[in-house]
Amino acid sequence: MDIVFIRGLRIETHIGVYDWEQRILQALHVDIELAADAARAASADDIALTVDYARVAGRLRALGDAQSWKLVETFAERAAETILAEFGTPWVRLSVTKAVRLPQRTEVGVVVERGVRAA
Ligand SMILES: Nc1nc2c(c(=O)[nH]1)N=C([C@H](O)[C@@H](O)CO)CN2
Repeated sequence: MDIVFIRGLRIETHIGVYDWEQRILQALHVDIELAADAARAASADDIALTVDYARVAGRLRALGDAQSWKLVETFAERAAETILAEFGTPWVRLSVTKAVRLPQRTEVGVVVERGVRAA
């Protein structure tokens, strides 16, 4: 199985469990790995035969614009569902990182893996 990846995608969205967080935009950093057939795409040198990472990035930015979330888990779950449903890949792993004060600046987040990963 080959992997197409995106690392450090910045997505601004309304996210957080507190009321004040729902009134501001916060940045999430998203890392994505998804299954794709790199050999098939490479043999024809054709983007139509793989997953276009620019389209994935645009779709996740649109998801961030479209609604607000309380939990990073919820954003990660919806993002994984969207990738599986819309990009023809059987497997995705997503890491969503948010910077918070605990009380020092700290990175927190979640990793979800969805779908079936081929051997
Ligand atoms: N497992 C989680 N824990 C917490 C979340 C979250 O999304 N998932 N969110 C918060 C607050 O929004 C926090 O980030 C504000 O600083 C607390 N715990």
